[in-house]
Formats: sequence, C-alpha cells, structure tokens
Amino acid sequence: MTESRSEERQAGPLTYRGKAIPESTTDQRLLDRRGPADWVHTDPWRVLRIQSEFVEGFGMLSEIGRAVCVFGSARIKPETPYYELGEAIGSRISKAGYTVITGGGPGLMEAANKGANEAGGPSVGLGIELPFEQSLNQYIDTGVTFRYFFVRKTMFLKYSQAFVVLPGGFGTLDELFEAITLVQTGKVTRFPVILVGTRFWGGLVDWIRENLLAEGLISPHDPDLIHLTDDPDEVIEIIRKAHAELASKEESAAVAELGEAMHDAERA
Ligand SMILES: C/C(=C\CNc1ncnc2c1ncn2[C@@H]1O[C@H](COP(=O)(O)O)[C@@H](O)[C@H]1O)CO
Repeated sequence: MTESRSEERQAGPLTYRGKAIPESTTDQRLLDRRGPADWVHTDPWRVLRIQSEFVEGFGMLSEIGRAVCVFGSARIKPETPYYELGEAIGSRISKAGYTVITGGGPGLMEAANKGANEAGGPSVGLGIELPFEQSLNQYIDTGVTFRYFFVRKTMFLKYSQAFVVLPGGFGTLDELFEAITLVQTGKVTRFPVILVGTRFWGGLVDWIRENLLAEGLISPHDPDLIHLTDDPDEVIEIIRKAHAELASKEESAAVAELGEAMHDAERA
C-alpha cells in the first residue's frame, strides 16, 4: 500500500493520534518474522491479545440474528454504478430480514451499509487496523475494529449465513476464495456464495470451468458452489432458497433422530 502515514489509527478498541501512532500495525508485528527481536519475544503474550479479540468479537456479534456478509472493493466511489448496486443489495438484504455485515470500510462496503441503514435494518461493520487512516464508515450502527485479519475473517464466517461478493480487488478475492474453500471442504455447510456483476465476474467463472475443472483440480460440482447474477432480487431468492433447503434438511434430520430415539426407547 502506498498511502501516507495518517494522523489517526484505530487498533481494536484503541485510538492512536499523532506521535503515539505506532510505526507498524499489530498484524505486521505478528507476521513479520524479520522484525526487531523484542516483538518476536513477546509472541507468547500476543496470544492473549488474540484471545481477547475473539472474546470481544463473539460478545458483540452473538446477538445479531440472521446475517449476510457483503464484500467488495474499498476503492469504488459513491454515485457510480457498482456503488448504487451495492446500496440496492444492502437495502434488499435488510428488507428480507437479514443484518448486513461488511468490512466497515469505504467503497462498496460503505454502499452496502448505506443501503441497509436507509432501509432501517441493522448495519454492522467489522473494520481492520490498517497502516493508513481508516475509520468505520458512517452508515454502520454496530462496529468493531479488529487488529488481526484472521480473527475478523472468523467473525464474517461465524456470524453470517450467506456471502454476497461485489466487484473488488485482492481483498475481495481473498474473502471470496476463503469462503468457497470452506464450503467446498464442508467446513461451513449453511451458506451460498453469490457473485454480483456478471460482466466483472463472468471471466473468472469461465476461467474456473475452463482451467480448474478441465484439469481436474476441482470436482465436477464445485463450480455450482458459486452463484452469479446482476439482479439484487435474485440475490435474495438464492439466499431464501438455500436457507429453505437447509431448514428442510435439518427438519428431516431431527425427525429421523427422534424416530431413532423412540425406537431405542421401545426396545429398552
Ligand atoms: C484502500 C482503501 C481503504 C482500505 N480500507 C479497508 N477497510 C476495511 N476493509 C478493507 C479495506 N480494504 C480492504 N478491505 C477488505 O477487503 C475487501 C476489499 O478489498 P479490495 O482489495 O478493495 O477488493 C473488503 O471486503 C474488506 O473486508 C481506500 O481508502
């Protein structure tokens, strides 16, 4: 990143200003093994800070109810077609009864939070400490700023039931592929991954089929894990359908379990 050093930095619950702003971020100090030795020697203690970040996140998010994460570029400006699409998506998700969760930053994260906020629904931002000025966008009503990317990623996954991915760069691709990998490996079972923007994402989806699938690097049904649309209403349809199917599977499993328990009781 080439952004200049800022006048303010948020790190978890802390705000640093002016000369108090540390030279590096918490993530950098954890991950940079070539850093000064004193940081390396504090790693065992760092575990406690990581633990506290999980505790803070779990505490804050455990009551948000059904939620959908919206990911997308931090760089897209208001009053552009993708920003307006982000607002429409945030609004529809909110009207469908889901909390909107984003990365809390500018661009398409802000657009989705704005749509949710203006629709009167809960609008959550999970921000991240970055090496340049960054505050949660103004359309968030519940927000937390994390020090560690991996803790924040756990929160996105643990507290949402669908991922909606708008156009974006490396950050968005990272979030998209992490989600798909977790769905593919059965680590998360409950949610659809929906790409919004056929012109933007179409090439990637074709590439996945023509290369990953053709070379046998993914299973034949894996491309179906990704939905692709331009239509905010279809986004909601996909989410509703996936959740209805899941509810019916869970209901069948519960009925089967009850049947087995009754059978066992009769035999006893
Ligand atoms: C680059 C700028 C701001 C960066 N601010 C961010 N704030 C919160 N979350 C972010 C930020 N940048 C990336 N993310 C995460 O990655 C996704 C967007 O990354 P992309 O590379 O822009 O696609 C997003 O979903 C966030 O979770 C400009 O001011």
